[in-house]
Amino acid sequence: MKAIMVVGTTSHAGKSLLSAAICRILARRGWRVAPFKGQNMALNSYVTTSGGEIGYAQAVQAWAAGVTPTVDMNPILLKPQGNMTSQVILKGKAVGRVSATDYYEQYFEVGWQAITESLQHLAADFDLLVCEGAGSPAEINLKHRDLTNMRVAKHLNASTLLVVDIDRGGAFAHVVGTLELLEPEERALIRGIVINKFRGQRSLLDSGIQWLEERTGIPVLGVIPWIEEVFPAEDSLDLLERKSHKEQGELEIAVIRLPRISNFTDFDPLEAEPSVLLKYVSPKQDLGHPDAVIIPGSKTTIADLLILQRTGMAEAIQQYAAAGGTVLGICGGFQMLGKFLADPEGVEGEAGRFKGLSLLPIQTVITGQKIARQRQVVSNFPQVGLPVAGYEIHQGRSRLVESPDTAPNTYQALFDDSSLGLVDNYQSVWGTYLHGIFDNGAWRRAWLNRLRQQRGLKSLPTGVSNYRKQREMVLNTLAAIVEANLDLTKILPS
Ligand SMILES: NC(=O)CC[C@H](N)C(=O)O
Repeated sequence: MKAIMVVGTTSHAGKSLLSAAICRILARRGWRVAPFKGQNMALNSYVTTSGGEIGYAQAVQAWAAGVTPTVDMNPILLKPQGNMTSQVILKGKAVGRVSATDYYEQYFEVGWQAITESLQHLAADFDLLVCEGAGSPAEINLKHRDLTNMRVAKHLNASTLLVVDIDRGGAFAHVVGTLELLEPEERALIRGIVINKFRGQRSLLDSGIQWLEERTGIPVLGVIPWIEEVFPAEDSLDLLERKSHKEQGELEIAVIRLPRISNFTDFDPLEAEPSVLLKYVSPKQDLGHPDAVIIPGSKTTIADLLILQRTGMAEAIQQYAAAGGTVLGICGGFQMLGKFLADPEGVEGEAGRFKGLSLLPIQTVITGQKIARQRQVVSNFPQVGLPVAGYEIHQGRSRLVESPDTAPNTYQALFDDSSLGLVDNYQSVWGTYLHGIFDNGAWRRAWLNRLRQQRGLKSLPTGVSNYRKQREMVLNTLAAIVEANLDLTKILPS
């Protein structure tokens, strides 16, 4: 099958965004194109219509290609769980937890089989694949176990682009060094170099480009200017570097930056709200006085909860809630808001039963069985009757704790399916299992308007579309910038 491959000289060279842009450009030109990443490591994931879990970046790339995300687009997803272990998601299903050292032994063969099978499936439905590599293709110590980069490129005989991030410096050395370390047959697949994240004066780069082309014999097919972060960082490391572009907003919303924060793509629609200043607050930082506090999802809920307790952040959140502050939890965060959390089999880490923040009357048991599915529900809060779509990804099962304070008048189900979330009767503390909840435009605005009311601010219009539409605009802008600065003709298969 015809394929283009995008590899980077380093992580964060911009492979995901470039692949998304290429998907959109080629889809517009009439190609039946799909994204592919053999193996991804990320805590931001998405659930396909068939209930399979894949990296969120591949879902975004599929949307860019104008197609529905499927598990074949990312057959292996590794979700880091701490202590050098990861949960392995194979063809959309969680199949176990493995240490970095055992991964090769246990999963290399199965992994490659899954990759080749997925490629076969994709070949039946698409004309062209835009494949993304992972990290660098030249990690000498890891190459023999690399399932994602040049092994896939060779398998597909893919025209390969080598992307380098010039913003961090050392771009020439990165390109020359990477090419030097590839095997001759791998190097032969590299058909173009892309200089990414360029913010200097273009004329000053020309002599460097000329040198690079002469030295490597490979053309520089594009210089992509610095694009303000339009999409979520792939992993939580990026969050450390992430700065808000806004100085202030009418509403300030604090997201607790848990060490194993997962699915923080949930908050992109809030970040895209012009009137909202979204801040990621580490457990060691001061909570401040935001209009709402969000505890996000976590891959290791209990371990992250214990960190909130150890740092004093748990108490700060409890005090904030006691003073009437709005607190909400999504998935792992929802579980933390409950009275107890137990992981009897040590699925996520140390086995045991622990006290939660006791802000909602639930208790959670983490089980070996993962629920991953898309959902369509109808809201009871903050407004009755709004359709809400989202997806669940969790191993915990939560239920109400029987006690006097769980009398029906002290809480309310958030949606028509009561297992998906609760809100307390002051309507200030709520939690849900639904990821992607803020994508729902009308629902999001209804909730923001509650916060605005509390601050005496005028309501925002609620007749807004789903965040998907906004994402489409972002993808179009991205594709337009890349198209204007990248010559694809040299790598497009005929
Ligand atoms: N996505 C999440 O936040 C998952 C929460 C928790 N780790 C669970 O599996 O139940």
